[in-house]
Amino acid sequence: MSAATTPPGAGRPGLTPPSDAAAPVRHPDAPAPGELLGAHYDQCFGCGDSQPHGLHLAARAGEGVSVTAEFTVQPAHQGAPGLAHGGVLVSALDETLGSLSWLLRVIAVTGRLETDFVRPVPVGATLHLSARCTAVAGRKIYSSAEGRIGGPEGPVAVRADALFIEVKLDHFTANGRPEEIRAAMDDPDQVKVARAFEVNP
Ligand SMILES: CCCCCCCC/C=C\CCCCCCCC(=O)SCCNC(=O)CCNC(=O)[C@H](O)C(C)(C)COP(=O)(O)OP(=O)(O)OC[C@H]1O[C@@H](n2cnc3c(N)ncnc32)[C@H](O)[C@@H]1OP(=O)(O)O
Repeated sequence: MSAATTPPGAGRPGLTPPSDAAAPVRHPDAPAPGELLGAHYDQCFGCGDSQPHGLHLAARAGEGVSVTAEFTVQPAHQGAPGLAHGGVLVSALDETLGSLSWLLRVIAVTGRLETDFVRPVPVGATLHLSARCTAVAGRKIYSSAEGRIGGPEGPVAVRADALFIEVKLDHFTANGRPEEIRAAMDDPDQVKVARAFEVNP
């Protein structure tokens, strides 16, 4: 079977949903389609507004459990002359996939992320990303994403399949460096974001 006809995650260890997986359910309080999601943490490398070295990726809610996002490759993101570094492109995919959490209203972290690099992405290009959740099995959240260049309907440059794992807030409070955790807990806007994800007991 060619890559073009392979279903998302098929044949990739850990990325194929089990047979008893359920279809993802959009949370009733999820942001409306078209709504900007904003940053989950202002220092986040992927989406943080206060992170000078970051991607400043802006994601919007889509229909169902899907999102779209845009990221413009800057000179600081180069791997080869005039071309984006592959790891930066993976970060953009990871961030876009992670933002599906806003629609499910669960906190989840990346367990596995497998990427195909299909076309080189030049500096200055805008990567038009889209991601959708394909299945949920207990704490395991399966999703796929792609990034196109030259416009939202342009050729695919990168694509990925992922497994995210649902975690509780203590994943961060128990593992993060204490000074950043303290600062986050003292920031009412950050506490509000954390609460927004905490609806599922
Ligand atoms: C006021 C306080 C402020 C807090 C602010 C919070 C707000 C934040 C809001 C939103 C944040 C979102 C941030 C998104 C950022 C973008 C996404 C990232 O880049 S996240 C960073 C990269 N990822 C990691 O650092 C994970 C590191 N890994 C771990 O911590 C663990 O390994 C973890 C949690 C992923 C799993 O550990 P376990 O002990 O909880 O669970 P086990 O039992 O190992 O796995 C559960 C199931 O998943 C499968 N699984 C786990 N990892 C797998 C893998 N790599 N491949 C395949 N299967 C895997 C296992 O086989 C198991 O499956 P079976 O239930 O037995 O069927």
